[in-house]
Amino acid sequence: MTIYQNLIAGEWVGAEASENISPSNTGDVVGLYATGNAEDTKAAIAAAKAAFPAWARSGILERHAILKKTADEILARKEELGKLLAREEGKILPEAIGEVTRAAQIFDFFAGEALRLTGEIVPSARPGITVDITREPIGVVGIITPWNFPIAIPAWKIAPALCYGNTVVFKPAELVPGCAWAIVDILHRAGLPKGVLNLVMGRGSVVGQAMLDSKDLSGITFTGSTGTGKRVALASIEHNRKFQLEMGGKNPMIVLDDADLSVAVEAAANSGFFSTGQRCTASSRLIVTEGIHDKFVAALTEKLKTLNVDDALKAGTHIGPVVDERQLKQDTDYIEIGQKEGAKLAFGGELVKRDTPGFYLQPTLFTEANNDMRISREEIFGPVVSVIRAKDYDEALVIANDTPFGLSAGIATTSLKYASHFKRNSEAGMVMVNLPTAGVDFHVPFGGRKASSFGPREQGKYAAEFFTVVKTAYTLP
Ligand SMILES: NC(=O)C1=CN([C@@H]2O[C@H](COP(=O)(O)OP(=O)(O)OC[C@H]3O[C@@H](n4cnc5c(N)ncnc54)[C@H](OP(=O)(O)O)[C@@H]3O)[C@@H](O)[C@H]2O)C=CC1
Ligand SMILES: O=C(O)CCC(=O)C(=O)O
Repeated sequence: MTIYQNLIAGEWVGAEASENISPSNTGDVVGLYATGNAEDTKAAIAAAKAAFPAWARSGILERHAILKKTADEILARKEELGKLLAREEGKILPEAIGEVTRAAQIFDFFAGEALRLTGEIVPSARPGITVDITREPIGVVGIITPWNFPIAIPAWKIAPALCYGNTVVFKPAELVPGCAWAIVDILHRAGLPKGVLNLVMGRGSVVGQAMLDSKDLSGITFTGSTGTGKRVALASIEHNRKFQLEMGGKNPMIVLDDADLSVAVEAAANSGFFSTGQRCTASSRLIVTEGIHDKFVAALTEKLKTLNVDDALKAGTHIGPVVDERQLKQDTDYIEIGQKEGAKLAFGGELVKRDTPGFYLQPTLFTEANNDMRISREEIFGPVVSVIRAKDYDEALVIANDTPFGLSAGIATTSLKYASHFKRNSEAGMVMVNLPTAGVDFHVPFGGRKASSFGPREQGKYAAEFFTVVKTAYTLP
């Protein structure tokens, strides 16, 4: 089998490799992908450092052209790349094609942003002097991404980094190197100068740690677990570098008595179970008021009966496999914890056998949960959801905000009064009314509060905040 190699200083390198295995079928080897080491990481950082001065000065038309060409190729190959994504991560094919399309839209958006770079000229407080305020790239940016959005998250970090003139060392999650390799290959062929974008696949504890330990990264943007996020933060403070973290969530969705039942059920099923619940924006806490509680639970349970858990590539599958054995164990451990804590297992909870050997788990619904249980406080990151009863909207709001996290929050209601109040009083970075808590647009800010996020928002024009630094220059002509 050919080895998909790392890209360092414009050369494809690396003889050590590991297998990329499909979670839908552990007998299906997606490919052999290079596993880099600390020396490779240092070489990649040195290459990015050497390439930085020229790329920082590069013209906006060059950046625009490369990003646009990348967007066009990703879009033209969305079926093929979607299949690769579904195969390596386990997201069902329509969701995977949707994610690839989103990646293309992100590159297209930042191709446009390259043409919209601006600054300000303002009068000084001292007559005769002018002040210009401009944004400059920060330098070499380290990008560390998780496995659950193998193409969209790399896209929303790489595209703005390059757009604003930074050079990049990119380390994707070890479980999903296929999509990462594909977009780096596309960007490389689109004409990026040597060293501007470097790919080092390999283990987090080796490649990722070497990035954290480097003195030559000016910034690290990270998405993943809270534990690794903290390591990124501590190492970045040590090295005096900028950092941006997107971490976990325990996103609430409130369902009020006045909700349209079918809207609430669709939103809850999508929020909790689509993408196998493996989204940091997934909702695993459904906070339901008394008057609709029993109807809602009955309707959601009926809905869950209709969802097929199977191979991600199979037509008719609604929920693909869990990403790997370790995550499956985390999910089943929490199912056991929920039962021991006294929540009622209302649906699912069992592993499922299919034609192919994969990590299949039933969508799992707990009822009679309370907000103090571990299943209500800790991120499970699987298709496991709890229903918590609330007396009324006021109590539901208190429960929704009573969490260490603050990424996304939803409400199902037909009341403008409650919807408006929730939008203002939710302690989450993103609020959804009558919509799933997950599934965001590509051109508006993304990010949370409390333990979910740190640093400036990602995506849209707000991305400039992390990937640039402001300069204020005074001139006496
Ligand atoms: N907010 C989100 O979107 C996500 C949240 N999670 C949460 O995290 C849990 C664990 O998932 P997991 O994949 O282990 O998350 P991690 O935080 O370990 O992985 C995220 C990224 O960090 C890398 N990494 C791991 N260790 C280090 C290190 N010491 N230094 C630098 N980089 C490192 C990983 O590499 P490698 O893949 O090689 O380990 C990966 O690229 C999930 O169950 C879920 O709760 C997970 C994914 C996304
Ligand atoms: O919900 C989405 O569309 C994005 C979710 C996400 O970025 C994540 O789970 O890491």
